[in-house]
Amino acid sequence: MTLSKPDKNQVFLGTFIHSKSLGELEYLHNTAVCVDASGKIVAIETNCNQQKAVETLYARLGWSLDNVSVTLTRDGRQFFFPGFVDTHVHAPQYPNIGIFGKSTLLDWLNTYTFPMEASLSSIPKARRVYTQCIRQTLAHGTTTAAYYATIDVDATNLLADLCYSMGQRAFIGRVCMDHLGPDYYIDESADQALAATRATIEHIRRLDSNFELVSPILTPRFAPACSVETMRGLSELQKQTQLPMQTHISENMDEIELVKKIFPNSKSYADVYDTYGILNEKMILAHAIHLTEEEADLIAERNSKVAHCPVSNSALSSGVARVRWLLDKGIQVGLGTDMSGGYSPSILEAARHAKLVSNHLVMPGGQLDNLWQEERDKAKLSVDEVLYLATRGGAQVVGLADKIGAFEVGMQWDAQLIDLNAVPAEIAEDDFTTHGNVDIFGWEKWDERIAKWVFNGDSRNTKKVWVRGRLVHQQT
Ligand SMILES: Nc1nc2[nH]cnc2c(=O)[nH]1
Ligand SMILES: [Zn+2]
Repeated sequence: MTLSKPDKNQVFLGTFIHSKSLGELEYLHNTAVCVDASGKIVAIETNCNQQKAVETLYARLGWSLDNVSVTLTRDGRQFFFPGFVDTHVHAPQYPNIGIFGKSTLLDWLNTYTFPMEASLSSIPKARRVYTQCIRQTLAHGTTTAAYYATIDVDATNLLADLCYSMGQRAFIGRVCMDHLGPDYYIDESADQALAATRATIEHIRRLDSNFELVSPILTPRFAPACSVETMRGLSELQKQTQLPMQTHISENMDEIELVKKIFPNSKSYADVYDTYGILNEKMILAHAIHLTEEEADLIAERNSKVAHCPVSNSALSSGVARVRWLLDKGIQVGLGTDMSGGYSPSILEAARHAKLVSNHLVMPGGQLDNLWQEERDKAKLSVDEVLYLATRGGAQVVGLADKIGAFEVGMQWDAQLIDLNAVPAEIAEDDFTTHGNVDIFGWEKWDERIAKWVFNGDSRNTKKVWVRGRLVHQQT
């Protein structure tokens, strides 16, 4: 597939749906969104059609007809939606998705994960795996991903190169782990882990000097795998570079016990990160399932963010994160696939799962089943809310809330065109042509169409995907 360069101004016309706030999607019909050649949204006009766009908008923007490309939605079945943000994903684990048996975190890491990650020091293998991971996540509408790579610098740099050339907005983390790992997959020392991290930062600086599309992200794997010197060193490096950081927290009970054993003087798991200077507003914490009240308050105070990974949390039997509780504390939350703890490259799958596991919390036998009815209802997430987490919430988590996650003037055109299957009024018996699982009969209200998409949609519904105005995926 040849990808079109955003060398033209573009107009997108029709139906746009995005999050206005946590609990409310906004539906904009008969709307024009104008995107300049740099990929920035420069005008949004409601009550507009193609003719009106040409007559008024082009004149206002100083655009001429021959230098604008136009994309329209088809009535009732198509809409533009902001690109998804995957706030937590391990690219080298992509070949393992779906392979986890009955394992839980610590044995899963040793059995499946570390061997696969170590094997990606082979550059041809890394190229194959990373290319397919990026293709699949783009095809599922993920326009921004916060990636963990591996300890290998060359393969990590390759992931950055591929995201850049394939057009996915990405944060690339060279993984630091100098403690407790297997002999075949461990950093020799804190100094070596930090030097390797700096090498990747320099590589990405050469690739994309202002980190506009691809940015490094500091990546201590998790407390059990990092020496105190590594965490302190990354804290210093962050002060120098202002880069974001990502790690795991409180995912699994055995992991939490391990952290207690390694750091007997720390008050809690969150306190370990706080003590070594890495719990701050640039930190993305994945999972955050079994946090105590004090830990959640500390995370809120430090303004650290949470990547909620419900598919992974179910697959590895880790537990159910209390998203409403985190949000009520003012913590910003996004969604992560956490491949291959999670079995799916789809943030839509993560959104649907986020909704379902929030129900599990309050079912009989669930963690919060002793609450009053009103509070039980409140703990459940709505369709609008999980779509917020998938877009605007994710944008907040990766520090790009002013750039992506919605359709607003000044933001980037990071978007997907969604197409649902319109069932014809007259169905011929011998003619079963369909694309995807979402059948629209025509009588559904728009919020019902969206609910049907969330629960039955998949990549077949993702017709086109753009990042910074550039077409980075289209169905053939
Ligand atoms: N889900 C998950 N948790 C982790 N904790 C430390 N490393 C990992 C990982 O690769 N995946
Ligand atoms: Zn993870």
